[in-house]
Amino acid sequence: MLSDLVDGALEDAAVRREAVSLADVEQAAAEAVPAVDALEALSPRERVHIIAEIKRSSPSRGALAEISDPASLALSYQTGGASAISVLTEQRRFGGSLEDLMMVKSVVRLPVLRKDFIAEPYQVFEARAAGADLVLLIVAALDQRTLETLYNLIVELGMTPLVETHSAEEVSRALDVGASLVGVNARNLSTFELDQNLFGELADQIPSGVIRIAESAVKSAADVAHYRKAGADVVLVGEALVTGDPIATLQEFLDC
Ligand SMILES: O=P(O)(O)OC[C@@H](O)[C@@H](O)c1c[nH]c2ccccc12
Repeated sequence: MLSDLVDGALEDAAVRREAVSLADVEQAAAEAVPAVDALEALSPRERVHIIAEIKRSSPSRGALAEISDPASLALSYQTGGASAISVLTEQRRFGGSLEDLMMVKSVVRLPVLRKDFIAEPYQVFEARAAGADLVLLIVAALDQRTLETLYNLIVELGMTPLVETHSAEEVSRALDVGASLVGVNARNLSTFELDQNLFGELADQIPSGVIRIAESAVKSAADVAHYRKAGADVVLVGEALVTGDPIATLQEFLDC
Protein backbone atom coordinates (compact mmCIF):
# COMPACT_ATOMS: atom_id res chain seq x y z
CA MET A 1 0.00 0.00 0.00
CA LEU A 2 2.71 2.51 0.92
CA SER A 3 4.59 1.96 -2.33
CA ASP A 4 1.30 2.31 -4.28
CA LEU A 5 0.69 5.62 -2.55
CA VAL A 6 4.19 6.83 -3.39
CA ASP A 7 3.94 5.65 -7.01
CA GLY A 8 0.59 7.39 -7.41
CA ALA A 9 1.89 10.63 -5.90
CA LEU A 10 4.90 10.55 -8.25
CA GLU A 11 2.65 9.91 -11.28
CA ASP A 12 0.45 12.86 -10.32
CA ALA A 13 3.55 15.04 -9.85
CA ALA A 14 4.77 14.02 -13.33
CA VAL A 15 1.46 15.21 -14.81
CA ARG A 16 1.75 18.58 -13.03
CA ARG A 17 5.31 18.88 -14.24
CA GLU A 18 4.03 18.78 -17.84
CA ALA A 19 2.20 22.02 -17.08
CA VAL A 20 4.77 23.63 -14.75
CA SER A 21 8.41 22.72 -15.31
CA LEU A 22 10.90 22.07 -12.53
CA ALA A 23 12.62 25.37 -13.36
CA ASP A 24 9.32 27.25 -13.08
CA VAL A 25 8.36 25.66 -9.81
CA GLU A 26 11.84 26.39 -8.41
CA GLN A 27 11.38 30.01 -9.43
CA ALA A 28 7.94 30.13 -7.77
CA ALA A 29 9.41 28.61 -4.61
CA ALA A 30 12.13 31.27 -4.53
CA GLU A 31 9.53 34.03 -4.86
CA ALA A 32 7.11 32.70 -2.24
CA VAL A 33 6.59 34.46 1.09
CA PRO A 34 9.28 33.02 3.43
CA ALA A 35 8.30 30.06 5.58
CA VAL A 36 7.38 30.70 9.20
CA ASP A 37 9.40 29.09 11.99
CA ALA A 38 7.60 25.84 12.77
CA LEU A 39 10.12 24.73 15.41
CA GLU A 40 9.33 27.81 17.44
CA ALA A 41 5.59 27.29 17.01
CA LEU A 42 5.89 23.69 18.25
CA SER A 43 8.56 24.13 20.90
CA PRO A 44 7.77 22.14 24.07
CA ARG A 45 5.60 23.93 26.64
CA GLU A 46 3.46 23.05 29.60
CA ARG A 47 0.47 22.36 27.38
CA VAL A 48 0.47 19.87 24.54
CA HIS A 49 0.66 21.30 21.02
CA ILE A 50 -1.84 20.13 18.42
CA ILE A 51 -1.22 19.89 14.69
CA ALA A 52 -4.75 19.93 13.29
CA GLU A 53 -5.23 18.11 10.00
CA ILE A 54 -7.47 18.75 7.00
CA LYS A 55 -8.31 15.38 5.43
CA ARG A 56 -11.39 14.36 3.43
CA SER A 57 -10.82 10.62 3.30
CA SER A 58 -8.16 7.99 3.80
CA PRO A 59 -7.51 4.49 2.51
CA SER A 60 -7.84 3.03 6.00
CA ARG A 61 -10.95 4.96 7.11
CA GLY A 62 -12.77 5.75 3.83
CA ALA A 63 -14.76 8.98 3.42
CA LEU A 64 -14.54 11.22 6.49
CA ALA A 65 -15.86 14.69 5.62
CA GLU A 66 -16.72 16.80 2.55
CA ILE A 67 -14.73 19.91 3.57
CA SER A 68 -15.94 22.26 0.84
CA ASP A 69 -14.10 25.18 2.43
CA PRO A 70 -10.70 24.14 3.81
CA ALA A 71 -9.79 27.76 4.59
CA SER A 72 -12.68 28.18 6.97
CA LEU A 73 -11.93 24.86 8.67
CA ALA A 74 -8.31 26.00 9.09
CA LEU A 75 -9.51 29.24 10.67
CA SER A 76 -11.57 27.22 13.14
CA TYR A 77 -8.47 25.21 13.97
CA GLN A 78 -6.56 28.43 14.57
CA THR A 79 -9.35 29.81 16.75
CA GLY A 80 -9.50 26.53 18.69
CA GLY A 81 -5.83 26.80 19.63
CA ALA A 82 -4.00 24.56 17.15
CA SER A 83 -0.27 25.27 16.82
CA ALA A 84 0.03 24.22 13.17
CA ILE A 85 -2.21 22.99 10.35
CA SER A 86 -1.60 19.82 8.34
CA VAL A 87 -3.11 19.67 4.86
CA LEU A 88 -3.33 16.33 3.06
CA THR A 89 -2.48 17.19 -0.55
CA GLU A 90 -2.59 13.63 -1.90
CA GLN A 91 -5.46 13.40 -4.38
CA ARG A 92 -6.17 9.75 -5.14
CA ARG A 93 -6.89 8.29 -1.74
CA PHE A 94 -7.12 11.32 0.56
CA GLY A 95 -9.05 13.73 -1.71
CA GLY A 96 -6.65 16.64 -1.17
CA SER A 97 -4.72 19.05 -3.37
CA LEU A 98 -2.10 21.75 -3.33
CA GLU A 99 -4.94 24.20 -3.96
CA ASP A 100 -6.31 23.26 -0.52
CA LEU A 101 -2.94 24.10 0.99
CA MET A 102 -2.76 27.45 -0.81
CA MET A 103 -6.25 28.38 0.36
CA VAL A 104 -5.38 27.48 3.93
CA LYS A 105 -2.07 29.32 3.85
CA SER A 106 -3.74 32.48 2.59
CA VAL A 107 -5.91 32.79 5.72
CA VAL A 108 -3.95 31.46 8.71
CA ARG A 109 -0.87 32.75 10.50
CA LEU A 110 0.02 29.27 11.80
CA PRO A 111 2.65 27.12 10.07
CA VAL A 112 1.20 24.78 7.45
CA LEU A 113 2.41 21.22 6.75
CA ARG A 114 2.27 19.59 3.32
CA LYS A 115 1.15 16.02 4.12
CA ASP A 116 1.77 13.86 1.09
CA PHE A 117 3.95 11.04 -0.20
CA ILE A 118 7.02 13.10 -0.99
CA ALA A 119 9.75 11.23 -2.86
CA GLU A 120 11.41 13.72 -5.21
CA PRO A 121 12.63 17.33 -5.16
CA TYR A 122 9.89 18.56 -7.52
CA GLN A 123 7.28 17.94 -4.79
CA VAL A 124 9.36 19.87 -2.25
CA PHE A 125 9.64 22.92 -4.52
CA GLU A 126 5.89 22.67 -5.15
CA ALA A 127 5.27 22.65 -1.41
CA ARG A 128 7.28 25.84 -0.92
CA ALA A 129 5.71 27.51 -3.97
CA ALA A 130 2.26 26.77 -2.48
CA GLY A 131 3.31 28.36 0.83
CA ALA A 132 4.08 25.30 2.95
CA ASP A 133 6.18 25.83 6.08
CA LEU A 134 6.66 22.13 6.87
CA VAL A 135 6.95 19.04 4.68
CA LEU A 136 6.32 15.45 5.75
CA LEU A 137 8.97 12.85 4.98
CA ILE A 138 7.97 9.23 5.63
CA VAL A 139 11.10 7.20 6.45
CA ALA A 140 9.48 3.89 5.42
CA ALA A 141 8.90 5.26 1.92
CA LEU A 142 12.47 6.45 1.24
CA ASP A 143 15.96 5.02 1.05
CA GLN A 144 18.45 6.77 3.32
CA ARG A 145 20.10 8.75 0.53
CA THR A 146 16.80 10.10 -0.78
CA LEU A 147 15.66 10.87 2.77
CA GLU A 148 18.81 12.88 3.32
CA THR A 149 18.60 14.72 -0.02
CA LEU A 150 14.97 15.69 0.50
CA TYR A 151 15.60 16.62 4.15
CA ASN A 152 18.43 18.97 3.16
CA LEU A 153 16.41 20.54 0.36
CA ILE A 154 13.47 21.26 2.69
CA VAL A 155 15.86 22.96 5.13
CA GLU A 156 17.60 24.93 2.35
CA LEU A 157 14.23 26.29 1.30
CA GLY A 158 13.65 27.54 4.84
CA MET A 159 11.04 24.93 5.73
CA THR A 160 11.00 22.32 8.50
CA PRO A 161 10.90 18.59 7.74
CA LEU A 162 8.57 16.47 9.88
CA VAL A 163 10.19 13.04 9.74
CA GLU A 164 7.70 10.22 10.29
CA THR A 165 8.74 6.87 11.74
CA HIS A 166 7.16 3.57 12.75
CA SER A 167 10.02 1.54 14.29
CA ALA A 168 13.23 1.89 16.30
CA GLU A 169 15.27 1.52 13.12
CA GLU A 170 13.32 4.30 11.42
CA VAL A 171 13.82 6.59 14.43
CA SER A 172 17.61 6.07 14.13
CA ARG A 173 17.41 6.87 10.43
CA ALA A 174 15.47 10.05 11.20
CA LEU A 175 18.04 11.09 13.81
CA ASP A 176 20.90 10.28 11.40
CA VAL A 177 19.69 12.92 8.95
CA GLY A 178 19.45 15.43 11.79
CA ALA A 179 15.68 15.55 12.29
CA SER A 180 14.53 18.03 14.91
CA LEU A 181 10.86 17.11 14.52
CA VAL A 182 10.19 13.38 14.72
CA GLY A 183 6.73 11.84 14.36
CA VAL A 184 5.77 8.34 15.44
CA ASN A 185 2.80 7.12 13.41
CA ALA A 186 0.71 4.63 15.40
CA ARG A 187 -0.62 3.38 12.07
CA ASN A 188 1.52 1.15 9.90
CA LEU A 189 1.10 2.61 6.40
CA SER A 190 1.58 -0.76 4.72
CA THR A 191 -0.85 -2.86 6.79
CA PHE A 192 -2.95 -0.03 8.35
CA GLU A 193 -2.62 -1.73 11.72
CA LEU A 194 -2.71 0.56 14.74
CA ASP A 195 -0.39 0.35 17.72
CA GLN A 196 -1.03 2.97 20.34
CA ASN A 197 1.84 1.70 22.49
CA LEU A 198 4.44 2.29 19.80
CA PHE A 199 4.98 5.95 20.67
CA GLY A 200 5.76 5.05 24.30
CA GLU A 201 8.18 2.35 23.17
CA LEU A 202 10.12 4.67 20.87
CA ALA A 203 9.93 7.98 22.78
CA ASP A 204 13.00 7.27 24.93
CA GLN A 205 15.10 6.84 21.83
CA ILE A 206 14.33 10.41 20.76
CA PRO A 207 16.75 12.76 22.56
CA SER A 208 15.56 15.86 24.38
CA GLY A 209 15.90 18.83 22.11
CA VAL A 210 14.10 16.89 19.38
CA ILE A 211 10.36 17.59 19.28
CA ARG A 212 8.30 14.39 19.59
CA ILE A 213 5.00 14.02 17.80
CA ALA A 214 2.42 11.28 18.28
CA GLU A 215 0.40 10.70 15.12
CA SER A 216 -2.85 8.89 14.24
CA ALA A 217 -5.97 7.68 16.00
CA VAL A 218 -5.95 10.42 18.64
CA LYS A 219 -9.69 10.40 19.20
CA SER A 220 -10.29 11.44 22.78
CA ALA A 221 -8.86 13.54 25.58
CA ALA A 222 -7.78 10.24 27.16
CA ASP A 223 -5.68 9.44 24.07
CA VAL A 224 -4.02 12.86 24.32
CA ALA A 225 -3.31 12.29 28.02
CA HIS A 226 -1.88 8.84 27.20
CA TYR A 227 0.59 10.31 24.69
CA ARG A 228 1.40 13.26 26.89
CA LYS A 229 2.34 10.90 29.70
CA ALA A 230 4.52 8.95 27.29
CA GLY A 231 6.44 12.13 26.42
CA ALA A 232 4.68 13.64 23.41
CA ASP A 233 5.26 17.36 22.90
CA VAL A 234 2.77 17.42 20.04
CA VAL A 235 -0.16 15.31 18.84
CA LEU A 236 -1.32 15.30 15.23
CA VAL A 237 -5.10 14.94 14.92
CA GLY A 238 -7.16 14.43 11.78
CA GLU A 239 -10.31 12.33 11.93
CA ALA A 240 -11.52 13.53 15.34
CA LEU A 241 -11.41 17.14 14.12
CA VAL A 242 -12.93 16.73 10.65
CA THR A 243 -15.79 14.57 11.94
CA GLY A 244 -16.56 16.48 15.14
CA ASP A 245 -16.85 20.07 16.34
CA PRO A 246 -13.30 21.29 15.66
CA ILE A 247 -13.15 24.16 18.16
CA ALA A 248 -14.74 22.26 21.06
CA THR A 249 -12.61 19.18 20.34
CA LEU A 250 -9.37 21.18 20.23
CA GLN A 251 -10.19 22.91 23.48
CA GLU A 252 -11.00 19.62 25.17
CA PHE A 253 -7.76 18.03 23.89
CA LEU A 254 -5.67 21.07 24.89
CA ASP A 255 -6.95 20.84 28.45
CA CYS A 256 -5.21 17.49 28.99
O1 LIG B 1 -6.99 10.98 11.22
P1 LIG B 1 -6.08 10.56 12.35
O2 LIG B 1 -6.25 9.13 12.73
O3 LIG B 1 -6.19 11.53 13.50
O4 LIG B 1 -4.56 10.64 11.81
C1 LIG B 1 -3.95 11.83 11.39
C2 LIG B 1 -2.58 11.53 10.79
O5 LIG B 1 -1.75 10.98 11.75
C3 LIG B 1 -2.68 10.61 9.59
O6 LIG B 1 -3.50 11.27 8.65
C4 LIG B 1 -1.32 10.32 8.97
C5 LIG B 1 -0.15 10.09 9.62
N1 LIG B 1 0.84 9.88 8.76
C6 LIG B 1 0.37 9.95 7.52
C7 LIG B 1 1.01 9.84 6.28
C8 LIG B 1 0.25 10.01 5.14
C9 LIG B 1 -1.09 10.25 5.22
C10 LIG B 1 -1.76 10.37 6.43
C11 LIG B 1 -1.02 10.23 7.59
